Amino acid sequence: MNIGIIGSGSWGTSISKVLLNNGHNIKIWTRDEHVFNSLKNGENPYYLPGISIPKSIIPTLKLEEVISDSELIVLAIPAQAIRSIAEQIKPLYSNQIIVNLAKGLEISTQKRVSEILDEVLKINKYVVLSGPSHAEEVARDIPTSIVAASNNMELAKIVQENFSNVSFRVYTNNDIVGVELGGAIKNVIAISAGIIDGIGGWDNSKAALITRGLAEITRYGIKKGAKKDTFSGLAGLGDLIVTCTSQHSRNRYVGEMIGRGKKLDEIIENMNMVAEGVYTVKALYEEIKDLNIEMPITEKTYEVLYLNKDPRKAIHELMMRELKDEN
Ligand SMILES: NC(=O)C1=CN([C@@H]2O[C@H](COP(=O)(O)OP(=O)(O)OC[C@H]3O[C@@H](n4cnc5c(N)ncnc54)[C@H](O)[C@@H]3O)[C@@H](O)[C@H]2O)C=CC1
Ligand SMILES: O=C(CO)COP(=O)(O)O
Repeated sequence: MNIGIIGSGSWGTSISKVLLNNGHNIKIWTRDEHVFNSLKNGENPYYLPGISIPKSIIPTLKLEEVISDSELIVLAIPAQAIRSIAEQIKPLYSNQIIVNLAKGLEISTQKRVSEILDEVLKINKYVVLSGPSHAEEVARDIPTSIVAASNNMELAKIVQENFSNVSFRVYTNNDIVGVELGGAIKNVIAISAGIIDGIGGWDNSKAALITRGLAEITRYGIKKGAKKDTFSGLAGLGDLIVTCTSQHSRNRYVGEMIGRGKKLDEIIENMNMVAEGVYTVKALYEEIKDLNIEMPITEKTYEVLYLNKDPRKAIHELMMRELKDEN
């Protein structure tokens, strides 16, 4: 297939390698001239240091070049950039399959990526690819399993067949809502897991946080129309585990720095990659109050990040909530 990748950060670059190895023709768009020049030289040290990038992956600074002759378009940009990119590709878009890799909710609307694309592009060929898949490992061909979800199972199967290989195993799923929400909200829980790491690396606390985090992701998801089972799959529990525990996780890292006493602005300023949970937690905070959904870890994470709450006080408050039944 001719595949156009929009976004040449760590995940876009890494998935380009997977797709090239699978025999596809790959063009990748970047807005950054320095990344464009590096890719032409067979590397992307800004986002994937130490990994060689085949020169047959063709970089471009022109968005129209990745759209015009592509049969499939991959979106590998942050969730907050989806609406503006969708507006830009709208005049060029000719009903190709769009595969979204972003994991987040739009701050101002609380919308999922598929809802934004539906609004702007009236898209009917959408697949979201999500699951435990750190770019740094995928780029090194470390065995990874992931989920391709779509309302149209034929499309999910096309993605499964074209993206899978011996080290990249794709399952299909028909629950877009659950797969998108699992991927978006686990980033918030991973920030809180990182806070635990930064404060003391407490194993008991972190295991509880992952488990109760999954409970609140599931609660929110069901209210939004997701299927419960999706959250015990790769795009739910699987991604939550890897993001809460991995040395590669950007979200866990933000939390760890907060736990060590650093300020959010300072942490973000020194990172060149996106930590989606920092934004998704904003989208969720107001909404869960309005909808009356119980998400105490999400709430406390917001208060620590944006209302200057001491993380130890937040943990104390979580522990002192009214005692209740687990289910
Ligand atoms: N890095 C990873 O291991 C994984 C990342 N993801 C998700 O994929 C998405 C992209 O993540 P990464 O590649 O890690 O991010 P990144 O920060 O490494 O790269 C983001 C890319 O998007 C571009 N970009 C940023 N803002 C933009 C804007 N306003 N307009 C146009 N382009 C813009 C950047 O120039 C860069 O090329 C995120 O939603 C992330 O949660 C999902 C799975 C794995
Ligand atoms: O989604 C991811 C792994 O599946 C990447 O998570 P981070 O953005 O926290 O690195």
